Amino acid sequence: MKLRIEKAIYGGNGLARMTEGEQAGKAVFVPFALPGEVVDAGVRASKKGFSEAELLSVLEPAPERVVAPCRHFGVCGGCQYQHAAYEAQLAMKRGILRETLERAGVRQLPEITVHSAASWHYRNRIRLRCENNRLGYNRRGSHVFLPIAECPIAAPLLWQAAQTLMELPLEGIAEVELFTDASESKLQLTLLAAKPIASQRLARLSEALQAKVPQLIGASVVQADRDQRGHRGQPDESVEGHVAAQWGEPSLPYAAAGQSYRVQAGGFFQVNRFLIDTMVSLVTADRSGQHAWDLYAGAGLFTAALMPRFAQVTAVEIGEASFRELSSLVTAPHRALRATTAEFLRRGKLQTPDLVVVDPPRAGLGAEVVERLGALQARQIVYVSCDPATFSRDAAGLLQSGYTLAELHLVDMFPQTFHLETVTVFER
Ligand SMILES: C[S@@+](CC[C@H](N)C(=O)[O-])C[C@H]1O[C@@H](n2cnc3c(N)ncnc32)[C@H](O)[C@@H]1O
Repeated sequence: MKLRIEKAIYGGNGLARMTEGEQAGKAVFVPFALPGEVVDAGVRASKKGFSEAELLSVLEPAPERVVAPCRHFGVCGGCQYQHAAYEAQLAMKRGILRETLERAGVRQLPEITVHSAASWHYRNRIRLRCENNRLGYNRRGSHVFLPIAECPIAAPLLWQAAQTLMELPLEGIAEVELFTDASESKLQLTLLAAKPIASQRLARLSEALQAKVPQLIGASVVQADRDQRGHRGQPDESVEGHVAAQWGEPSLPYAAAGQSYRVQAGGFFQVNRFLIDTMVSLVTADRSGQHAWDLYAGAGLFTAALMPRFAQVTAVEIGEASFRELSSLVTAPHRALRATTAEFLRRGKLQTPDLVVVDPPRAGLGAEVVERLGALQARQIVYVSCDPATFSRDAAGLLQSGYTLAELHLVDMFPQTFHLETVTVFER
């Protein structure tokens, strides 16, 4: 079927409409197709309001089309945009953000400011599956294992370590996570195993890896406390669970935005090593005052930058590994609380802060938190989001409660993928 692609939509597809037959006008989602292109596509699944197609060939390519550099592109579930020049990727994301906000009823948007950096080798963390001593990702749209031979969005040290690991015995290991600092001077290894791994075996494996990759400073075996696989493949996932065995350093020192952080195995840290400083400076800007809240604080990336600027910072985080790091970083009169944001906001006698920073996971804030923040009337809310749909829903709620949207930044934390990160300033 011949289709003309109208626009890019969230998730990596191009949207076209059927032109002939009973279904004329029906939306068709085509992967790896760019706005303006004419393509030959075959319908793979027909749903009530739309069809999903596979790209068969590009009949009229867009000028922005490029040859994808990675040999796994199109088969691997990780990247969706390698076929588009980087400027075109940014333009698609900007359009998708604007449209998602407008659909949620958020209009009169300020200019969307785009922040980007190097679009390859940017990831400081990769999580790989392990099967038959091979490491890989999921095949696109499935949980089927895809062994890989390269990953050009990962920091080179991570891939070097992955290759070395494959030369070592990996039986019983289900997943491997590799995490490095911005300058690739240190490396942390986390193993997720189906069955417990003895400390001696972890030590042998770590020492063999360290012999070839001397940047390795620590390794852990993490056993999930509950099934955390619902978000597998999402770029900001963290491995929550308990550390069952440990070798070397328990956490990785990470210098960012003029601060020094320690990130434990399983703790969350922003993934794009080239844009973390930008992100922190968008959140802090020239803000200062008496009291700031950092909700969904993680290991304290924003908390550390806010502490010198506010008389008191209250940081709230629920994850165990992240909270451990957060509480070691927070010194009096600032405070770190282990609670969900909703639990914290339900507490009575909360004094309205000057600034609220929120950086929730993909699910966004949700109705209760939006309502409580709306009632709070803080002067500014800075909302860091990794999901335009839940962000747009929450933004509509905040605007209804009397906030205005003062700044809208698109920070391209995940080049070559459809993922879209924003930093938005709401004001009273
Ligand atoms: C996207 S990360 C942001 C972390 C931090 N702001 C940063 O930039 O490094 C979201 C964090 O929220 C935590 N979290 C998830 N649900 C939460 C909740 N309901 N209340 C508080 N924290 C939550 C997660 O453990 C994770 O550390």
